[in-house]
Amino acid sequence: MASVKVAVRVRPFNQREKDMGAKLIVQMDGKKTRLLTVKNSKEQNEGGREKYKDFTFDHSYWSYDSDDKHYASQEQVFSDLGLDVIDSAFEGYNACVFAYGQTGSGKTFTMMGSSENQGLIPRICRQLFSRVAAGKESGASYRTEVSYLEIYNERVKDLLGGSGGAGSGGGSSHSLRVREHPQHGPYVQDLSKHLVSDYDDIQECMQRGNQQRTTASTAMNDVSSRSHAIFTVRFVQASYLRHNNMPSETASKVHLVDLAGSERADATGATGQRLVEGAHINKSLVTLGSVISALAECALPHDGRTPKSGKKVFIPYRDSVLTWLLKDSLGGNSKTIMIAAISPADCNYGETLSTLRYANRAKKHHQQAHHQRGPQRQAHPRAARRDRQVARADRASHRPYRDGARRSCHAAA
Ligand SMILES: Nc1ncnc2c1ncn2[C@@H]1O[C@H](COP(=O)(O)OP(=O)(O)OP(=O)(O)O)[C@@H](O)[C@H]1O
Repeated sequence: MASVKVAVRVRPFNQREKDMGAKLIVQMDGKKTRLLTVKNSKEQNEGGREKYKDFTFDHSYWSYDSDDKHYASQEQVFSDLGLDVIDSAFEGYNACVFAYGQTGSGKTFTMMGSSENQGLIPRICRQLFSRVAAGKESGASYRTEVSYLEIYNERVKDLLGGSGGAGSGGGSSHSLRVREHPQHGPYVQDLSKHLVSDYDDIQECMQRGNQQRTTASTAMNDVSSRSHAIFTVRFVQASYLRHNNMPSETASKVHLVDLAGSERADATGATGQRLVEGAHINKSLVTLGSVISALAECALPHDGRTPKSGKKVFIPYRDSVLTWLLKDSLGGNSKTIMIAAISPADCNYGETLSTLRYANRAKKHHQQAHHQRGPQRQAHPRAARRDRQVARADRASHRPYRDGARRSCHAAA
């Protein structure tokens, strides 16, 4: 992977957390996020004396209190992360932005936001079209298409397929097939693509798609997204090269992903259908983590297969529909941005720690990718062992059916 940025964002207390008198256990200072260890947590039970855990990311966004002078607004998140995505698209690179975190931690708020407080997706789209307008004035021409799909229980639904857009054929069920094109890689057969010419067009697609998403009320969130949603913007720009007046065309693809919550069954009080959903959600999130971690082992990111040691690294893209469809923007020259959304409350300590560890793994990938361009470095065997331990802990913390003894907001409420 050529470039990965990892950010973490903490939201305000929700009503449930306030009602139960939750304590604030997250602190941020610059790029650093500190998680205070909670009494009765595994670390304390095992006799560890650690009072906190520190993590450093590209950005640590403090959105706990809107009156605080350090409050990170939607605008700030966009200017740090969204503008990068637009630059990449105009340079012809693919990009992928995804929000990861437990249910109710603020993923949808960060990615989509509300009509008064728009998130990254609408802001990126708006900015894209203002750059297009400027480019048109200097003679370039553009073609922008969007598609919007949802992955629910490993099945794909076209969120824009219902009301007859161009090429619409998906209908409203989760029945689309994922196939592989010999040159262009994985794609969804019969997914509708919609030509958009301005921000209003794209907004209409977003709104229509959002209404089709599968949500449910869980103990952690009244309107919980139970699926992964991928909003894809395909962007082609055509212009004439200045020095020889030859026509040139660049194509890029931006995937904007709102992941389903990384919840565990014990934390959300899930049974029946919710439990099945949870198992699928967890499997694909674990696979996403494994893909990112496997990419980290590759010494040559441009082919994504040859590690430093010379032995082939298997990247398990195919293990979930999510990673399979994001393949073209999780490796190669693409730009990937991960936003880890966390709760500020002590009752969510376990989930928050697991989210921060997950984000930390992606960050290691990022650091390695940069090292690869510079002088060769040998990984210290102890560091490699520690990485494997963290990866194991990470996988364990995402098992859906654990009989967790940890206190959760739900259990305590
Ligand atoms: N940074 C923030 N500032 C203010 N409110 C926020 C923030 N982040 C989240 N919230 C609020 O918290 C609630 C839950 O957020 P959201 O729906 O984005 O969670 P989610 O992680 O997408 O959950 P799920 O995975 O269940 O869909 C919402 O009411 C949202 O408005």
